[in-house]
Formats: sequence, C-alpha cells, structure tokens
Amino acid sequence: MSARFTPVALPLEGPVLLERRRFSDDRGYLTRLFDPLDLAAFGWDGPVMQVNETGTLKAGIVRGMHFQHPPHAEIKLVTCTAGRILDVAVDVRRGSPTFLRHVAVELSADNARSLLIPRGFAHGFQALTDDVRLVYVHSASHQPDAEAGLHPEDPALGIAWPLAVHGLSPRDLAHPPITSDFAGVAA
Ligand SMILES: Cc1cn([C@H]2C[C@H](O)[C@@H](COP(=O)(O)OP(=O)(O)O[C@H]3O[C@H](C)C(=O)[C@H](O)[C@H]3O)O2)c(=O)[nH]c1=O
Repeated sequence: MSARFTPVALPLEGPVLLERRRFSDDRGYLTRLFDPLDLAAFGWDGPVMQVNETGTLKAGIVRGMHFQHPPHAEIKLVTCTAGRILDVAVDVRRGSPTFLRHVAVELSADNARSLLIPRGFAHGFQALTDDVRLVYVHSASHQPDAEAGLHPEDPALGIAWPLAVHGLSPRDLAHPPITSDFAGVAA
C-alpha cells in the first residue's frame, strides 16, 4: 500500500508539507487527517492534546503569526477542509541559520495537503476564498500565558500575502514590531 502521507519538498528545514492519500470510490473519498505512527517519520513526537477548528468568513482575512513559548511550545498539523488558504510558518528558533525566514504553501480542501509545523515556528494564514475551514492538531494545550505572536505584515518577515490583508484580530494588530532585541525562542 502506498504511503498515506507523502512529503513535498520545501525550501526551509523544519516544516513538512504532506500530501494525504485519498481513498476514492463512487461515493466520494476517505482521507486520514492524522496518524501519530505515520507522522512520527516527519517529526511528530508528542501527544495529541487538542484538535481545533477555525472558520474564516472572508477572503483576505489573516490570522497569525502565533506560537507558544516553551515549555508549552507545540507541533501543529494544519489541514484546510473548506476553501483555500496561503499557510505560512516562520522560523523563530533562537540561533537558527534560517531565523525569521518563512515558508508559504497553498492548502485547500481540494489539494489534500497538510502542513506539519514544528515547535519553534510561528504560524499564520490568509484565507484566499470566503468560508475557509481549518482543522489543527496540537501537541500541547492552549496556554494563554505562554502565547506570543508576530505581526503578519511586519517588514522583517517579508510575507507576500496574495490579497490585501484585513480582518486582523485586536490581538494580532497589537503584536509588537520585530526589533534586534527579538532573539526568538529556545528550542
Ligand atoms: C488557540 C485557542 C484559542 N482559544 C480561544 C482564545 C480566544 O478567545 C479565541 C480565539 O483565539 P485566537 O484569536 O488566538 O484564535 P486565532 O487567531 O484564530 O488563532 C488560530 O489561528 C492561528 C493561525 C494559529 O496558529 C492558532 O493556533 C489558532 O488558534 O479562542 C481557545 O479557547 N483554545 C485554543 O486552543
């Protein structure tokens, strides 16, 4: 049997773009969204502590760029189950040779791709269509006191959002600009 998750090459070490196998028949399809045994090969080395869904109403809305500080740093597996997004992971690992560099990939209900985001990366996305739905598998619980974020339009990140950015939450609007003091997070 061919693999249920096939990696797609990315220009940045760390995040893993996975193509999920679809078992199709006359009724439609089945695809496995998560499997810790399969995903261990791609760096999933924690428990499943939470599974979240977000719905985003309008194209152009951006959520992010979020991460949690250690010891609550988390691995995330992000899957788009409705619509289409540009999904972005930013390297915030202290001392990383690719510190503050990012990878941006298109996830959609149709392309059967998921992005596995390791600890030490900030995550965000832009809805490219209305009515986007995402499913997140988290290896750590939500810890508001450990939450942190970067402004998705921070020039230090250089993220080329395809659509005009709008709909940022008050929390995301308030992320401070990146200065030379920002050393990232310990692994
Ligand atoms: C993450 C989380 C949030 N919440 C509460 C906290 C707020 O009252 C409300 C919305 O949270 P927030 O504005 O942080 O959600 P988003 O901005 O959509 O963040 C999401 O999108 C970005 C791109 C991500 O990477 C986050 O992991 C993901 O949670 O849900 C919970 O109750 N449990 C949770 O696990």
